[in-house]
Amino acid sequence: MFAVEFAGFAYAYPESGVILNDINLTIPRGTFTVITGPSGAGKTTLALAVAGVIPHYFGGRQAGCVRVGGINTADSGMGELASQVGTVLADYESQMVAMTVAEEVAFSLETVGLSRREMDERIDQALAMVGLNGRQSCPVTDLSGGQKQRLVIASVLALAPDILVLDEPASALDPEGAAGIYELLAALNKQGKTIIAVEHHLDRVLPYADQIVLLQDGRIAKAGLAGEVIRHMWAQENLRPGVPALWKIKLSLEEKLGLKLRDWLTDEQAMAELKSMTDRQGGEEVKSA
Ligand SMILES: Nc1ncnc2c1ncn2[C@@H]1O[C@H](COP(=O)(O)OP(=O)(O)OP(=O)(O)O)[C@@H](O)[C@H]1O
Repeated sequence: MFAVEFAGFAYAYPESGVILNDINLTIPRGTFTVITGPSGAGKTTLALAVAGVIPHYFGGRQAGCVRVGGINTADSGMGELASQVGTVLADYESQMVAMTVAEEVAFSLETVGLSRREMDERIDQALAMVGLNGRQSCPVTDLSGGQKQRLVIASVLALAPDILVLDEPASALDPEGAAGIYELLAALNKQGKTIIAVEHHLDRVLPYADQIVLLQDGRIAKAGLAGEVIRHMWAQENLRPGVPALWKIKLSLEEKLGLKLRDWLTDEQAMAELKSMTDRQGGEEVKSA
């Protein structure tokens, strides 16, 4: 069974035209999927459809279906879905409601009906998973942006969902904080969680993404491995700005020098390949001298 399955899905908000159309997409369990695309393409709307917020909270009109953990989102309640999928909104601070770190996580557990001891255990576990253990009594206002984002993720993890959906989880963070959030998500993915992240900075997710889904004007323009999707973006003038910096260099070198380079996912891979090329060239020059 897939973690998430979109079949012929289309959606319009109550006061809008069709925002998503002809969405057919499968997200296998335990994978890391990135949803990308230009502003207004429908990324957030797609994430909200996985979370069940669409159609339950927004209403609107839909065709086709979205199944999450085998459950048709349109037929199930938000409570049932919450055990399958945890959602971190783009404006994650709006999800924070409590004074202290422990209270914040406790709040999301309130409807679960646990004893005080079980609750404390779950809080400690969730905080440990995001690297905030020992901060239980810390006021939420004392946390940095990155720590607040981790706390919201902990609150969601406390409900033990298999799937996490995050909308631009690093948008409010500095580069170091952004890298830290994606390292955390990659670690959770390694532990078996299915991760679905909306992200327009593809540089941040290249090392981790199993599948990139490119949305354009409410439709899936391309879905697949990073290399396939990025090459598709490179081929279209209006999508080129979204190509990660590393790949702009790689694809320019390939075009200008007629080279065929590997699909770089990290700076280190790029450095290693370029170094081995220059070493080889240096060796040939020495030989011919
Ligand atoms: N509540 C709403 N009611 C009506 N239209 C909406 C609503 N929310 C979003 N839209 C419209 O749906 C379209 C897709 O918006 P969405 O936020 O999903 O795109 P996005 O790709 O996430 O954009 P961005 O990168 O700018 O966040 C936009 O045209 C937007 O104006």
